[in-house]
Amino acid sequence: MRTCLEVRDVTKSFPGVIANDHVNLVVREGEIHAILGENGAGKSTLVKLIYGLYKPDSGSVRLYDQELNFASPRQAIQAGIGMVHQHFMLIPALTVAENVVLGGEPGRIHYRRKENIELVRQLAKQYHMDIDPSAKVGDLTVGLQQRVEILKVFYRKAKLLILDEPTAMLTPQEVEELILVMERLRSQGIPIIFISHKLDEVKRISDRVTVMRAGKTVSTVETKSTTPQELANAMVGREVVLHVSKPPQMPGEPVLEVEDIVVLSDHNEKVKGVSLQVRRGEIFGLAGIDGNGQFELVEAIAGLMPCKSGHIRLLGQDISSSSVQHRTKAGIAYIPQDRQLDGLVMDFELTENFVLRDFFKAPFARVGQMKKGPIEEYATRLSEAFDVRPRQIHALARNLSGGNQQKVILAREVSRNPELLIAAQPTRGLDVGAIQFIHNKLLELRAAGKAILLVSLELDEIMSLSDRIGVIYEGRLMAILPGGEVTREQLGLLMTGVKLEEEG
Ligand SMILES: Nc1ncnc2c1ncn2[C@@H]1O[C@H](COP(=O)(O)OP(=O)(O)OP(=O)(O)O)[C@@H](O)[C@H]1O
Repeated sequence: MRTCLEVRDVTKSFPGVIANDHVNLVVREGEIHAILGENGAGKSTLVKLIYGLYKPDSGSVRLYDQELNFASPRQAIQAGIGMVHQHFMLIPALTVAENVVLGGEPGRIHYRRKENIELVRQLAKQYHMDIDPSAKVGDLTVGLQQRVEILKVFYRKAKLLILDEPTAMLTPQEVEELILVMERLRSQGIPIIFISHKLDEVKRISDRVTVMRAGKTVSTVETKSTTPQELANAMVGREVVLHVSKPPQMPGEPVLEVEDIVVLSDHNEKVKGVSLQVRRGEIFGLAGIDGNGQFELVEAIAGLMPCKSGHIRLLGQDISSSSVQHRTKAGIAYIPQDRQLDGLVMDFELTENFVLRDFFKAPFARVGQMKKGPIEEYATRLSEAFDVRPRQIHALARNLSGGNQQKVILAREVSRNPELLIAAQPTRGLDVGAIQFIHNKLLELRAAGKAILLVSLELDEIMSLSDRIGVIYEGRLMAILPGGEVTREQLGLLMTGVKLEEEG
């Protein structure tokens, strides 16, 4: 097979960090080439270099016979490189067709609406993607928005597609649809670079895998000749345990009691009368397909959304209408699902992000003034304990890799020794080693008699950690089941609104 892309000996440094250290990568025509690596290993930096978002300090990048030396993504696009970022770059108020042609229209004065709709319809047909060109992007699911991003790339005649963690935000059904799209692109000879932390996905769809560790490319192998366990070990550089072992434990008194709560969002009832309890020493997992009210429910418990009716009690105290600050003091810690929007102040240093909830009190402040020494000491301790890389407590949160940003939030919330930890998607975007670490932290809290409400779109995570599992569908709890006994199929049915007894 012909070589499409060749990255040779590329190095890229940021202050205090060598993000890519003499990196080599060869991508062949018509292959799906996965890039695996721990959080902060340099994967995003590498694809950003290929896409012209960064300039390498040294080394070369070739696309077919052309030496690339981009000053901007515009040049990369013109050369035939397309990239779909983790966070989409679409304009919600515009239609699919308008978004696809945006920035790539020939220099006409008038936008040709009908012509463009037809053009995008043909393009979607050519790549076997089912999408309505005249739909408004803001009304589409995440999976369909991603399809618009991919179409946009092919409207610009890409010869190589880069997908940076494309499945992180998708539901299992949407992942299946994306895999179909990727397989069809491959059959048309289009090479795809695919970054993922999910070893089973990498194993299933990629042809070859390149593993990165600490800024270096350590190996490239044929996917079929390796196992997920071998890949995990290569990434981390040590043996990784892929399964959680959860010791048996008797739960104690209820810490959180939710009674018949109704939550409105945009005048619609998103949570329609949910009741549940989370007890001491228990992990309660909330399973559901994204958009079924699980995140509104946890925001209501954390105090970020008001309840229209119902009660929330923490250790017997009614907190239904308490402020976030009061709930925090009462012992609630919260890991929000969107780390950049709700979890961190991106332009603050790590020191500030670590004390975001406690900066006004001792030992971090005295007589209204923040104390640098204790804050730095605390930040250093947390960075080490949670293996935040690089160990630069004065780095801005925005300059950390996605997984390391997530570790900062986890460190802050878990270290507050809460009575109740609400963990919404706590391991999204984390590498296998970090997931193992976080799962152990949740189990430590459980062993210490804390209550944990875990919300995750990953069924494996819910099933391996939870003592009890609640399934939410269209804002209602379908069932609460014992964690060890329920099967994936049963959960799948409940998540789509099918009651189990109707099945039997
Ligand atoms: N703009 C930047 N300024 C400073 N440091 C940066 C910048 N971008 C990345 N880095 C650093 O470079 C290293 C590699 O980051 P990169 O985002 O490439 O990792 P990654 O493998 O994609 O990680 P993840 O899986 O967590 O997304 C990290 O140490 C990160 O903190």
